Amino acid sequence: MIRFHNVAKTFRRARVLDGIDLEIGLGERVALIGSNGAGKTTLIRCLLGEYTHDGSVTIEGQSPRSERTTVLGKIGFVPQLPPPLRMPVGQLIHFSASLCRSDPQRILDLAKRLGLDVDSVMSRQFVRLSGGMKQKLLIAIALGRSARVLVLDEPAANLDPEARKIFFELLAERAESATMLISSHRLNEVSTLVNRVVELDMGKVVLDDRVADDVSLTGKLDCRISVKRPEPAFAKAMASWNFTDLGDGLDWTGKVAGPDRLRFMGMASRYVAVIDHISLTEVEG
Ligand SMILES: Nc1ncnc2c1ncn2[C@@H]1O[C@H](COP(=O)(O)OP(=O)(O)OP(=O)(O)O)[C@@H](O)[C@H]1O
Repeated sequence: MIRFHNVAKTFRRARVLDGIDLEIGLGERVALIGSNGAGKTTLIRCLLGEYTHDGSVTIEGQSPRSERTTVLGKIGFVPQLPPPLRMPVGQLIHFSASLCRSDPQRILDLAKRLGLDVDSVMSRQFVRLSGGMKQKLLIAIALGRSARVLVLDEPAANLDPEARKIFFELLAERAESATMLISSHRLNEVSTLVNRVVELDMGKVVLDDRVADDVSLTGKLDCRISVKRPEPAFAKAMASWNFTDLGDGLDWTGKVAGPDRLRFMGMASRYVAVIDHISLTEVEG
């Protein structure tokens, strides 16, 4: 499906990618991880045909540089940094839909599912949206087409927990039909979404592991959490995860999306000194 063969990229004299060999098959969901500057975005840009490089990159045997239009027609892409587009949102949706011959309504529906009130921002310039709003719209545009490959560069970084939950559901709906490459600095952000982990370090693949694929992308966990004393910062964190206060800020309940469990535990670990009890029970999925 996707093949990188001995790919190397040099900017001025800096070797940013160094002999990358990777084959990614249909239905694989790959986490591309690595610290800042490891080469993740550069590898993605090579896959999108944006950079010249040594070695070869192909998608279903076609080169993204020499057969750009055909290859890009197969890819849904969410960039790490939103482009500074002045185009109004409505126009952007119609333009994107016409480029990939999809239905603008599909993009609108996805944006709404992600919690973006599209109707109220249709005439606003894209560049004037908040970071989270831009991310939701870019995800809706990437998923609002029948792409066989989804390339997501830090896609959930700006999303609130509710939108992340929906985003995981949307990915789950595509898990059977699309090959995914999801880049992130932190494995725990994406580990539950993927069935393979590739780590880059200084432009080389330093780890390539298949991982267990038994976390449901649509599953939810019922969570109860009790604290020894009310703590405003903890209450604020709970509210941001849409948890309900069952009494005086001491007992909280809410739902956590299955793939978000590590992120939730990471948040909870900040309050370990005040937490008395925590339970997470799988309820559906
Ligand atoms: N257009 C460019 N010109 C010169 N150097 C570049 C360019 N793009 C990337 N680099 C350099 O290439 C290296 C890899 O960058 P890249 O953006 O691929 O890393 P990354 O793994 O995506 O990092 P991050 O997690 O911070 O996004 C960095 O040292 C960066 O400074």
